[in-house]
Amino acid sequence: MEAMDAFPSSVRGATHTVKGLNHCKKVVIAKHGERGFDKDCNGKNAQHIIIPVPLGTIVKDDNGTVVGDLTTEGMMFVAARGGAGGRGNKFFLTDTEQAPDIAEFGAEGESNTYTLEVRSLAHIGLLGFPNAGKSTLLRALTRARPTVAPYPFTTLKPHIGMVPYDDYEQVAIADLPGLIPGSHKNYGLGIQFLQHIERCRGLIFLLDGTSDPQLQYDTLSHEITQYNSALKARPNCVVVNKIDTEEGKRSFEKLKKKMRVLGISAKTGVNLGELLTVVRDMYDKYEAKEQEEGCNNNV
Ligand SMILES: Nc1nc2c(ncn2[C@@H]2O[C@H](COP(=O)(O)OP(=O)(O)OP(=O)(O)O)[C@@H](O)[C@H]2O)c(=O)[nH]1
Ligand SMILES: [Mg+2]
Repeated sequence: MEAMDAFPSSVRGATHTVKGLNHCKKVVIAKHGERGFDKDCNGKNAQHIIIPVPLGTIVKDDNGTVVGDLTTEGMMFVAARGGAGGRGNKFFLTDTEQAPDIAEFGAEGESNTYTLEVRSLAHIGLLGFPNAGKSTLLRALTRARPTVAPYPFTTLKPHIGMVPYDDYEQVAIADLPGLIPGSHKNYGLGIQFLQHIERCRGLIFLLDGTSDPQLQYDTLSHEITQYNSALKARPNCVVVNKIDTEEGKRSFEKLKKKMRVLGISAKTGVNLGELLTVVRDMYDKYEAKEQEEGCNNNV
C-alpha cells in the first residue's frame, strides 16, 4: 500500500504490463496551465501525466473509501484535474476596447491525496483445461468446496482456498475456470478468465493425464503468452493429474522424460504432500523477490 499525492492533470492508467506500484512516486506534480498572452494567444492547458498501474489497482481517498477500481486494460482514474490555460487578450475584446492589454493567468490544478493498493486474487492460480481436475485438487488441498463434475466449464468463476502451513503462513490458491485454445481471442470464457490469472502471483499448470498433457501444456503456455508475455515469467510448476489411472500414469512417465513435472492424483491424494512443498517454495520465492524489489526501490 502506498500513499500518494497527486497534482494537476494526473491520471492513472491500468495495464497488464506493470506488476507493482514500486515505480509510483509518493508525490506527482504536473505543470500548471500556461498564462494567456497578447496578440490573441490563449495559454496552453497543462499536459496530462499518465501513471501506469497494474490491473486490480484500487484507489482510496483520505477516508479510506474506494473511489477507483482499475480492473480492465486501459481503465483510467483521474486523480486530479489540471489547470486550464489562461485566456488571451482577444477574449476581453469589447465594442469600446478594441485592443485589450489584459490576459489571464493559467489556472492552478487540483491537489489530492490517494492511497493505491493492488488487489491480488490469490498467491497461486490453478491453470488448466476444463475437466483437468482443478476443482477436485482445490477441494483436496483446502476447505474450499467448488463443484466437481465430469463435464467441461463446471467452474465459471474463481474459488479461493487457503492452505495452512505449520509455521502459520497461509497460501491462497485459486481454482479458475478452464482455458481452451483461443481463450486469448475471447473463446470460451476467454479474456475474463485470463484476467483472473493475471492477479495470481504463481501458477500451477494442471494437466489432465488422460488426454495428451504435452499438448495441453503447449496450448496453455501459448494462450497466456499471447495474452501477456510477462505471465510466462511468473513462478510456476507443471503437474500431471489423474495418475491413479493407467493412461494418466503412462502419459506422466512420458512427459517426465522431457520436462520437470510432478505426477499427482487429486482424487486419491497421491503426491499432494509433495505438491504442497512445491507450492510453498513458489510462494517463498515470490515473497523474497517482492521484498528485494521493495528494498531496492527505497534506496
Ligand atoms: N481418475 C481421476 N479423476 C479425476 C481426478 N481429478 C479429477 N477427476 C475427475 O475429473 C472430472 C473433472 O474434475 P473437476 O475437478 O470438475 O475439473 P475442473 O478442472 O475443475 O473442470 P472445469 O471446472 O470444468 O474447468 C471429475 O469427474 C473428477 O472426478 C483424478 O485425480 N483422478
Ligand atoms: Mg472446476
